[in-house]
Parts: sequence; structure tokens; C-alpha cells
Amino acid sequence: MKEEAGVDLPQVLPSGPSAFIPIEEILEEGAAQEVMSEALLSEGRADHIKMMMGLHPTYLTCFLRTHDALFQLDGPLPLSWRHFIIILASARHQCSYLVQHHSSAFLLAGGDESWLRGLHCAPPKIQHLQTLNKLLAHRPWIITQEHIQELVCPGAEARWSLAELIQAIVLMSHAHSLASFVLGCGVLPEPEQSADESLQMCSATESCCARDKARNQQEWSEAVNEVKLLMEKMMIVQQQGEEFTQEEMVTRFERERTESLLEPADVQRSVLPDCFSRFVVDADFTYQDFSPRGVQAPPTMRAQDYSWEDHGFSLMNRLYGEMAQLLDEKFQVVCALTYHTMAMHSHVDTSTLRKAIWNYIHCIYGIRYDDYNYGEVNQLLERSLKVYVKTVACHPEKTTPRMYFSFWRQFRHSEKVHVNLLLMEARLQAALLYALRAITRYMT
Ligand SMILES: CC(C)C[C@H](N)C(=O)O
Repeated sequence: MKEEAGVDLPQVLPSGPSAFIPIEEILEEGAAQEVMSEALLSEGRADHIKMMMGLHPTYLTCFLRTHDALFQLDGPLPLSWRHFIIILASARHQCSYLVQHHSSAFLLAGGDESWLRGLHCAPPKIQHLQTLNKLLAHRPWIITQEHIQELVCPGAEARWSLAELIQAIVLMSHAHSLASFVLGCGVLPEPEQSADESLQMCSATESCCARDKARNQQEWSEAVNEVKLLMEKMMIVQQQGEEFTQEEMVTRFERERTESLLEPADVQRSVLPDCFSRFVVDADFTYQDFSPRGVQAPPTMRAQDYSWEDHGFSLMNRLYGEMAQLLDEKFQVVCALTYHTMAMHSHVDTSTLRKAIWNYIHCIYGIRYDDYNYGEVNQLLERSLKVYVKTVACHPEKTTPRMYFSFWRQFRHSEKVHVNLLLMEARLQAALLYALRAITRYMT
């Protein structure tokens, strides 16, 4: 952690949408946008998540379409159930923002108050989702057709129809990845929510705040050089015409993956507060599996064998057509999102960098692209960025202000939020791919 020691953390922000980003910066970049004004007009105010996403209006429009479809349109599951499923999913990542928001929405939708006492008070049918919830959140590659069968097979007590199940799967994965966004961007509770959790987070920020201002000058010029260096590397990567053997490509993928597994993980276990533990079964189950021989890597899924474009989309299109289209559009928008900027530079082609981030997240989830050279991930993503990305994608509850401020010190906050958008969508797609693959196997 030596390289992080010199990071200056800004003064604590007492209020606003994020503990990491000054409110002025969010308003300046986001508030003028049309989508934000629409949200303000229709609901009287924009919530913190929307304010943060409002930094990227094209994405926000698309996100809201999916979000509205999940909670407004007809569908097999009653509205109160949908909110309850979100509570179960976000509790796995200790995301109090989402748990609180959806607890209120659950009651507003006519949900039975007693369910909020804990999972054991909900009907057995919902309780049966807990294994899938756990696997989707932490180790989706383990999901098999048997998990699907247990829930949908005709003999099963409190059986799930495939249409219901696919909706539940989308809700759970949506919540897990949104929890990554909330915790990765330091989103603060809404004024009406109780602030306990985030207060803890703020005091952590505060405690490592006071630093000597004079040193900033020198750090800034170092940071400026880092951007230049990164842009040079991007040019080199773009011009590289080198061909590698398939073995070499696989080795490079494995190298990245092994390194990512060795990043400091959440070995320290803390006791789960009751507001989450009542919705969580097997709280010790997380991304990493520490077997007696060390850390176990997820098995590889080759994108050529199962990809969103060629397989996942068409299956989802059959089972939950409208959602397949919306998700597809959201994936395309997030992957194409660019302003051609890099910190203080403009007119830059950032595609290699954005692709490296996306592919790194899929790599952490065991998904390998045959035609991608993972050496690029190594060249373009600095270590502190990798630590942040892995933490937010796999253990978002462990994100600290220090991690947020350590990477890309010279970049704009909106660019770090951009990283979070890539991160949450890549994570969502990875989880969906494994679940859909299991459904395909169940159906054939
Ligand atoms: C994540 C960032 C490096 C993205 C960059 N600002 C762009 O417009 O493409």
C-alpha cells in the first residue's frame, strides 16, 4: 500500500449526493442536462443516484428506461415482490442506500410489513431464491442447470415459472451491480434516510484528511506526467500489429486473472449489522474461495462459447423480450460512451483504455475473449485502478475513500463515475451470462 500513502484526500463533504465528489462539481456538469430536469420536474427532485448518473446523460436516459421497466410495467412478479428481491440482493453487499429505498417502496407497493423483519418472515417461494442470490452476487460461474431446475421443476413446492425466474434474476443482478455503483461512487443516503452507514464512511475520510498543501504542487505535476505516459502507452497499444499464438494469449489472460486474485481481499470479516443480516443467509460466502491450497480461480468461460450478443440476448429475448432489448441498448450505450477526453486532454481516442477496463472486469469473473490481448490490461491499468475496480466489482462494501482517490488522481470525477458505469454494466452482463447459460442447459 506504499504507493497510496501520499494520497491527499479532500475535505469531508457534509452533504450532497456523494462522499467522494464535491456537490458543486456534480451540479456544474450534470444539472443543466435535460434528463436531469425531467427527473426534477416529474418527481420534484432528483435522487442521489440520478444526480451522479446525470454526469453522463446519454447513459442516464438508458438506465432510467430499464429501471422504469423493472418497476412499472406489467410483469409476472407483483411489484412488492420485486422491491423485496432488490432488498435481498442489496443486503448481500451491505448497501444501506438500496435496502432503505426499496424497503419504503416495498411498503408503498402494499408489501407485508412483517417481511421486513427478515427473510424467514417471507413466503418460502421467495426464501428459495437465496442460493441463486448468493451465487449471482459473488460467484455466478457456479450456477448450474440444477439450480434452475430446483426452482422451476413442476414438482417443486412453491414453484417458479421461467418467466418469473428470469425477472427475479434480472432484478437481483441489477441490484448487485447498482450496489457496486452506489458504494463505488460513495453515494450518500437521501435526506429522509438514516445516515448511520455513510457517517461511518465520512469519518474514515476525515481521519486521513489533513495533509500538507505544499506537497500538492509536486504531486500534481507527477500526475500530469502520468496522464501523458498513459496516453503514450495507448498509442503504442493501438499501433501494435503483433500477432501472438493462442497459447500466449491464454497465458496472458491467466496472468491477469491470477494477479487479480492476489489483490488484497477482504480477509478481515466484520460482523454484519442486523439491518442486513436478517436478509442474508451464509454471509461468509464471498467472491473469493480460500481453499486449503490457496485461492481458487473461477473456471474460464470463453466468450466465443457463450456471449451476450450471440447467446444470452436471444434467450432473454424469448423469455423477457422487452428487457432483453433494454439491456442490450444499455450495454451498447455504455461501451460506446466517450467524450474523447483524458483528464486535461481532448480529442483522444480512449477505446483501448475503456476496452481494457471492461475486459478486466470480465477477466475477474472468468470470462475470456480469444481475440483480446490481455497484455493491454497490464499496460494500461495501473495497480491502484485495478485494486479499486476489483474491490468495487467484487466486494463493493469494502470500498474506501482512499481507494477512490488513489487511482487516476489527475482525472475528473465524472471520468471516475464513467469507470463505475463500465464496471457495473460489465459486472451485470457477466452475472447474466452465467445465469442464462444455466437456463439454456436446463432447457436443452
Ligand atoms: C473513463 C475515461 C477515461 C473516458 C474518457 N474521458 C472518454 O471520454 O472516453
